[in-house]
Amino acid sequence: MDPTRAFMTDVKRLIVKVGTAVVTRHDGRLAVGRLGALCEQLKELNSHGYEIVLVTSGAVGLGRQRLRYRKLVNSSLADLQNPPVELDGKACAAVGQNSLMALYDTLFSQLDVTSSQHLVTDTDFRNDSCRTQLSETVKSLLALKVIPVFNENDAVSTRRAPYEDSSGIFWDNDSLAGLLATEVKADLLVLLSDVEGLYSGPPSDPGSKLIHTYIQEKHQAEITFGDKSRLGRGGMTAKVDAAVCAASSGIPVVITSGYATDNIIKVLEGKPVGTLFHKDAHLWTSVKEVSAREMAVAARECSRRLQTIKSEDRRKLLLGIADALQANESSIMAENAADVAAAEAEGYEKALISRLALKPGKASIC
Ligand SMILES: Nc1ncnc2c1ncn2[C@@H]1O[C@H](COP(=O)(O)OP(=O)(O)O)[C@@H](O)[C@H]1O
Ligand SMILES: N[C@@H](CCC(=O)OP(=O)(O)O)C(=O)O
Repeated sequence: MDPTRAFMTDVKRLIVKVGTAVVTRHDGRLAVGRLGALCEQLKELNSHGYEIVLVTSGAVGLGRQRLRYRKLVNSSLADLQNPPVELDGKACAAVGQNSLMALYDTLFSQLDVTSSQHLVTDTDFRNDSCRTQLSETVKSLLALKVIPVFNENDAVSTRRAPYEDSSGIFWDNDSLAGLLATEVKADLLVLLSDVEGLYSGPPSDPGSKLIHTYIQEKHQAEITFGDKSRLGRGGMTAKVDAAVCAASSGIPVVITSGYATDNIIKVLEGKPVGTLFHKDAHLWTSVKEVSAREMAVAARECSRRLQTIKSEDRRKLLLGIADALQANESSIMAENAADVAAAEAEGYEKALISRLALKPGKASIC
């Protein structure tokens, strides 16, 4: 288990969002194998007592593929020589949602899982009583071990284009998933796409590196974004916005690939897959990123601060943790050890404990 992901053992309620890039293949058809693996993982988690809400994209992409195909088989040669008419996204969504839910229903039924369908728009979240009703319904379904499946109701949504409407409550399924996570007080949000996680630059650039833990202060200005996938709506920028927003309200988020057959399970096991967004992330970094000089300064400052802790037991415990952190090269240390050591003793204590997933009284380190 990655020490920064030790909190995963406490996760019970999670939101999983799959993007169009996962749901559809390159030819626009349903990615049946990937959705099968997704449903199998959700089944396993469901039977182990996890409460899961699924947010799925893909209706527009699938509908577009279905309508194009129908046009092709019904067209004369003359029609085909004309430039293709752009298909209306709302019509595509209405057609595609059918196929999408039919597949989820088949897969979940085969796995003895009951699912429900929820198509929502901004309006459902604007009205307080609708909003309350929506989360109450979801909570009742979760108590019955049902997996609610959400998508935006594109066919009736009046928004012109993502990000154009500043009065929007959500803009795409990434922000919808973030919104639902706060509404139902989820413990974790997992955003699945066609890349391993957030990279320092477009994933196709050889120099781009996967970011293990997103630290706003460090990464916000550094990261560059490339194109989104063929059919995705908001692209990686939308995922990062949604993840930062959810993390700041206390819900950890992992962006990872929905192409692997077991990534959700790995995330919940605390394996270091994808990119983690966590409200305490600015306190973390790898020891390797901190120079020896900084470590020495940090260690001195750290000991000084720890002396101010009144309780002898707690002081001993924290000194033990600090020693272990310095001795163990692979441990996770503060984002900027010097800064953290200079923080208030109480804050440092919290950071150390959460980093090592040690709860007071549960520690075995000293
Ligand atoms: N810095 C970046 N890190 C990771 N992915 C990025 C980055 N910049 C652009 N992308 C692109 O974002 C895409 C995923 O976003 P999107 O197309 O919205 O997917 P989805 O349909 O799964 O929601 C990837 O295909 C990837 O190429
Ligand atoms: N509601 C749309 C998905 C919109 C969306 O957010 O797409 P994506 O960026 O691929 O998650 C659909 O079902 O096609």
